[in-house]
Amino acid sequence: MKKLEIDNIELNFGTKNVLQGIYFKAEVGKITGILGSNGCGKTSLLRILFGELKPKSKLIRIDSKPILQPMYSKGIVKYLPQFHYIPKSLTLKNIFHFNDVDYAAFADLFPDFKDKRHFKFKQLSGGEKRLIEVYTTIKSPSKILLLDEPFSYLAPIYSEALKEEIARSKEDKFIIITDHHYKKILDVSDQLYLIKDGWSKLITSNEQLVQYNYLYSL
Ligand SMILES: Nc1ncnc2c1ncn2[C@@H]1O[C@H](COP(=O)(O)OP(=O)(O)OP(=O)(O)O)[C@@H](O)[C@H]1O
Repeated sequence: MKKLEIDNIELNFGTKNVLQGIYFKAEVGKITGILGSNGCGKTSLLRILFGELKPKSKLIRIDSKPILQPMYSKGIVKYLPQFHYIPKSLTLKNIFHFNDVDYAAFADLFPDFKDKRHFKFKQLSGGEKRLIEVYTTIKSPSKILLLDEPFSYLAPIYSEALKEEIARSKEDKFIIITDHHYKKILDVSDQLYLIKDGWSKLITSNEQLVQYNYLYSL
């Protein structure tokens, strides 16, 4: 698998057209960033890719071959939603085990967690929960990672470390990432799209983000 494309999307909620002119391409070894204002449809786009949201029309292709089954049913994709999704009573040890991720390597990188292996997920703070969710997603063996706001709730030291880990994980994966911490998205992305008025625009210079009214200034 080298190339993932999505286009021909038409998504409406009632009479509201959310997405209509989307095309984007993600490639193995590259991080694809998606920016856009609140409510423009970034989460919807990730959910369509994952397969849990069904738009009126869509075309998803991997290496030019249409994907007709929801991608989650193929076991090749991992989706990090905006909200906490890990069952509250699971211990960190089990969360890492179920995701096939090494806890010791995690605790080396984040020493605050050295003695928390037996903690339950519900015993963590909001930011600590997010750290666990993001880390186990990006280190999972899945080939396609869809990351919705991985940097929310995180103190700078954690989000910077995660940004590095995301960049390190891209080698053999498709990574599609969206976040309102746009500077981190600019830093980590190899290619960037902006969603505006239901359309996607390939961004080739940061000035375009001002021209398209995503930013007031650089
Ligand atoms: N289940 C739903 N029913 C009705 N409208 C919805 C539903 N889900 C999303 N929407 C609407 O679709 C639009 C796109 O929502 P979406 O969550 O994809 O935006 P977003 O770009 O991820 O926003 P944010 O950055 O604020 O998280 C919004 O106007 C939202 O109100």
